[in-house]
Amino acid sequence: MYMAIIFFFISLIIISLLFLLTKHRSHFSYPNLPPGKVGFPLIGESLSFLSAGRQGHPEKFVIDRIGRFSSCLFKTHIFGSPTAVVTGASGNRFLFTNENKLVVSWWPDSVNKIFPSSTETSSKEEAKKLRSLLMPFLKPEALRRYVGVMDEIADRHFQTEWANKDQLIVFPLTKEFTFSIACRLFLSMDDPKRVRKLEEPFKMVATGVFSIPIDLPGTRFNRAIKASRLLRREVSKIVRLRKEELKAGKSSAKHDILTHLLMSIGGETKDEDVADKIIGLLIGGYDTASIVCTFLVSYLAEFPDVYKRVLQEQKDILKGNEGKEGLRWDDVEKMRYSWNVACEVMRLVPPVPGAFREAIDHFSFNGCYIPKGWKLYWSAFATHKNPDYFREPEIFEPNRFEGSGPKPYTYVPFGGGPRMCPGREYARLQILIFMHHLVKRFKWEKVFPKENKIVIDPFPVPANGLPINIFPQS
Ligand code: HEM
Repeated sequence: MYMAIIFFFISLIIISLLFLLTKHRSHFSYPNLPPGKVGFPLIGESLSFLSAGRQGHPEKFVIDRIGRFSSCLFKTHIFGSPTAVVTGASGNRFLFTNENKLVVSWWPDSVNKIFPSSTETSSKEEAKKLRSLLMPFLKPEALRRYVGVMDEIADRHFQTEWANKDQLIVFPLTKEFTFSIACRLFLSMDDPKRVRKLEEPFKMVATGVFSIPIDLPGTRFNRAIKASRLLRREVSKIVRLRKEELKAGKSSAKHDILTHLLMSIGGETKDEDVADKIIGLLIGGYDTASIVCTFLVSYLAEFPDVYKRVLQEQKDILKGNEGKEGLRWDDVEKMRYSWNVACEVMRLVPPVPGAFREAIDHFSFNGCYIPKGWKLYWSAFATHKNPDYFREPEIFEPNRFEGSGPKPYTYVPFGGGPRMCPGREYARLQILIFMHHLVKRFKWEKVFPKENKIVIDPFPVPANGLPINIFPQS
């Protein structure tokens, strides 16, 4: 009897494995696919992909394979899907210009489970709708209005969190900075206690996004799902309150982005749907800009000459501003060298290392066949480290951005085409305002000068959060 049960289970396991193997092979049974390896069923090459990121070199996964297969396009199997990785300017151009024609945006299932709303923004109509609703808030006329608020928050932030300290860890602080600005501009939320309370679930969501999707108590993935539910509840409460204020005539369109959204989409939209849109925005801008601010602190510590030039530019702006309170839009427009420095930081450490698309039809690219349903991945890291586009790509050199700057599709920190980041100008503004306050007040050095380890988790962050010794500017 026991033998029969054991035999039954062994047969079941063998049949399941054979089924998985056949299914895995069937993904790759088409003629003329790109070169590449596909790994084991289910796992594919996901572990190599993730481990290259965890070791701080996500481009290694891509660059090693480009070398091995002598092709700028290769096949692999990651996050449970057959995937073609495209690289270089021609690959980026192909994906960005064929959005909604041959490909659409795609996220791994883990992301969609944590954020059911992200499936909405993946659809063509939802993404278009969100973009058109956001544009009035993110266009230059609106951004001009934010300079004063961002300047005021930066002033307060550096005063309370950085001044009078000898040593601090940069990354948590830059996150607090960008999150405070977003809470104020998107939700009119100013009370630091409430902001911190809302930030906690955001942290959990961010760390669970690309974790192994095992939904068991205690896993990162499970914590992220719970945190996203909590977020939805909290933001929905704020939405409800704002709807009531609007009904009572207590809010105007200029109040914040939430009010603007409510006035644009009408009061009938469910609170949860509005909350999802706001959360999508907060997520988009949460880690990204703070990563740039963090690595700016790191590179400015390593390159004193660059720091001096940035400081000089900011001092000149202050000189021209005598007698006036705070920064203005025109001042930010003058921060050309500072922005070149930020661009070089985003070249070496693109906050979004790359992103996925899904083929909505079968097509040929670079002489290879891409079947319908396959995923495609473009890599900012690999493009930015390509010596054909950037001479000595490992060297930090902000002057690369002088004049007309890099060639089209070779510099893609904000992506490209119809899904290009709608928050890029907003991000530019807060990064430059951060730099202004930082250099005008402080000098600093890294606690571990040789420690440059980056971990992709799921965004690139300094392994130890970047501890620094800090001194007031003389
Ligand atoms: C330095 C800062 C930032 C970087 C490097 C960045 C990068 C990116 C990239 C690469 C994409 C496109 C992903 C793809 O092709 O699938 C994207 C999309 C997006 N970003 Fe950003 N982002 C930044 C800041 C922001 C901010 C501050 C916001 C919000 C105010 C924001 C909101 C969004 C949204 C909503 C999308 C999705 C657009 C769509 O799907 O059509 N981002 N971002």
